[in-house]
Amino acid sequence: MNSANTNSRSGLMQPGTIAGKSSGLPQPSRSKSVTQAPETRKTGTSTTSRSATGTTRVHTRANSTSTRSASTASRSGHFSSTVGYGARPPAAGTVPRSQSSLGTRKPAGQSITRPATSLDTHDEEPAGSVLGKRKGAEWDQDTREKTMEEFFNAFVSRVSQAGQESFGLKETVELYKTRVSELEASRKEGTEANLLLRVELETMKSQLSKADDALKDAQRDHEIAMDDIDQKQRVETETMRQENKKQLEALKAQHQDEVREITRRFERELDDEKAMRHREVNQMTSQTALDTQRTRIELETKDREIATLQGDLQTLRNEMERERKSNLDLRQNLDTASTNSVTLESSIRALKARIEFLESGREEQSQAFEQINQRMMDAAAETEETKEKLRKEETLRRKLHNQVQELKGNIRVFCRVRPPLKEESVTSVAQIQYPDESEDSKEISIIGPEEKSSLGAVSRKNSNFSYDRVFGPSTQNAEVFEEISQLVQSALDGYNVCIFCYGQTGSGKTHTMSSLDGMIPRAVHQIYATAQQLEEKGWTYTMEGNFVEVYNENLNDLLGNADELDKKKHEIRHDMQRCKTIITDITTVRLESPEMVESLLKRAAANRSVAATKANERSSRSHSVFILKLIGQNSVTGERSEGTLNLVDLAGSERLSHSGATGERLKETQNINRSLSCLGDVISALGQGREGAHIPYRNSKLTYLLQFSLGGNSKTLMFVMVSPLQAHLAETLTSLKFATKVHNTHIGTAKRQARVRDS
Ligand SMILES: Nc1ncnc2c1ncn2[C@@H]1O[C@H](COP(=O)(O)OP(=O)(O)OP(=O)(O)O)[C@@H](O)[C@H]1O
Repeated sequence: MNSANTNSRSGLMQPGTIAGKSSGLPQPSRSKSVTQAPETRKTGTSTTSRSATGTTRVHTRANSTSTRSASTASRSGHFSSTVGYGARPPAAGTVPRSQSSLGTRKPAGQSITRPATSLDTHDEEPAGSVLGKRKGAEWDQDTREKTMEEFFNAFVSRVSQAGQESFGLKETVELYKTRVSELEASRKEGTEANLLLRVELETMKSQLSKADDALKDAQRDHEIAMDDIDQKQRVETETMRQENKKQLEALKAQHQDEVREITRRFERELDDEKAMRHREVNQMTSQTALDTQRTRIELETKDREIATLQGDLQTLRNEMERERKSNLDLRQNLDTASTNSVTLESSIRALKARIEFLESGREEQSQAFEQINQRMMDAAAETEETKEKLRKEETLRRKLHNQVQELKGNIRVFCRVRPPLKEESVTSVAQIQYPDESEDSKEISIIGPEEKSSLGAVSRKNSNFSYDRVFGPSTQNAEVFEEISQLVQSALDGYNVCIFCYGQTGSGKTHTMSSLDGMIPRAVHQIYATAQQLEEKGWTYTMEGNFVEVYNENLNDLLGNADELDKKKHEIRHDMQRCKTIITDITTVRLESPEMVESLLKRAAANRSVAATKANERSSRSHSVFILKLIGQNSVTGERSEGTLNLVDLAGSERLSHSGATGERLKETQNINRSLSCLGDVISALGQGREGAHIPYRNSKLTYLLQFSLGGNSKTLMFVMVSPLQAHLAETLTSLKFATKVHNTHIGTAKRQARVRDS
């Protein structure tokens, strides 16, 4: 059964099996079924029409064969497809190829006769076969049986042959099967390898695609990064451009500010310069006018002056006589000394010649030498004696001078009345009289305004004052200076001297003190002239100047920077041991020549005008102090002197009630009044002369500054300046009363009694 099944599956029949079966089967039906099958396949329709029964059987067989053939075909198809896939069976020459139902090829030179199968087309069927005959014209039963017999025999032989062939084929099939299984295995391996390779390929592909993706990502990242960098750079460039632009604009603005500032400064300086020049022109104009006026007044007063001078001349003559006598004595001494000196020199020369001549005689020589030596020593002693005498004379002169000054009083008061100015009408001038004008010129009378009594009587109140000297309106600065020149000499001699100008605004203080021919320039000129004369007597002087201002109880440096006025703080310090005053941060100018004082005065005036808010206001509202330190050194005697000359131009003394001041002006006025009142208090305290008594120097900046120049061994002179105007009468009287108070003060050894007469 198995082999039958296998054959049935393969479509091939074992020879034995087929023979056995053939014996059991009726031959006609067997022949029918065998012969019918190809026909059915070829001409199915025509067979059916010949016999219905036979047709049905044939159909069954045909179907069964068809099933087998289909199965074989399916197997052969599978084989063919398996072998055909790549692993071909051994060459046709060595292994006989099995004849499949689908085989259409006939291997060339094949030795085994191929069995006829139901599926064969029988192309090589002999011409004399039954089938060939069927196509023939004659057809009978016997022939037919015979033919069938033959055919059957042939068939049997063929079947046996086919059985043999089948065996060979079976082996071949087995071989093929083994081969097929090998091929199958190798195919499986190949497939697996292929699969692996495919997997690998897929992996590689996926890796490649990943790498591709990664590359793309990297490229994208790179592009993004590049874009970012580009963006950043653009932003940075933009920021830098903006910053640069800002900086440029700032620099431009700064530059413009600077240019504006410089322009402003230049304009300011130009304005200042213009103002200064304008002031100078005005000053020069007024100076010229003054000079003209002065010349006229000078001419008018010439005769009067001559008369006064004649009197003075007489006094001077007497003094001169005394001086001449002492000078004569000194000259005689000097002449004697000079003569002696000349004689000695000629003697020395003669003796030198004689020494040479007398070289041989040793004794005479030594005697002569001794004589000469003696003479020389005598002459030197005599010269020294003369010099000593001269020095003593100078010391004596200083002592006498000081005594004279002391006798005159260590505090003196001069009164000066200025002339009416051009613009002031004659009617506005007050009545002022000078009772002793032709004698001592020490008195002044102020005739008050007309007053009506209750009874209707008209009267005038006269106020009389007496001082050390009264100068009328015609007096010039030169004449005033003559009176104070001896005080300047005291400063050179080592005393502290203080000269004040007191009076209301416009009364002539600045004119007296600081004008170009005022007391300050004159004092400096005199000091230079005297210092030069004293050089012969061994004195050398150095002069240092400060110019300060006391404004609203603040100290300002008038020789310093104008911008620092009222801003920079200066302190006053006293060296109580050496009686010296030091001002911190002050400009000290060494006066090398008398001409320098002019530039100093101009500098101070310019500084004051910068600080002024209205013309002339500053000088009226502050006290100015010109401090001249005179340090003398005598190289012969070793003497040393240190004197200070203080020239003070006080602020306007008008009373608060009269000034009607408010605000800043009120403060200024209060400060001025307070400091002037302090000055009065200090002088008054000094006048009481009590040893160790408290002197209120500290109550004001001015008195504190002048502490060592007020009182003690110092000499003080106060000018009370008077305006000639009727409108200023009340202030004039107040000033004169204050001056009287000062005049009545006794400082030092001299004591005087001033007279104040009211009528
Ligand atoms: N003796 C004089 N001879 C001629 N002119 C004078 C005399 N005294 C003063 N003057 C003139 O009077 C005017 C006022 O004088 P000055 O400025 O000296 O007064 P002052 O008291 O210093 O005023 P202030 O307190 O305002 O500084 C000036 O024009 C000045 O030239």
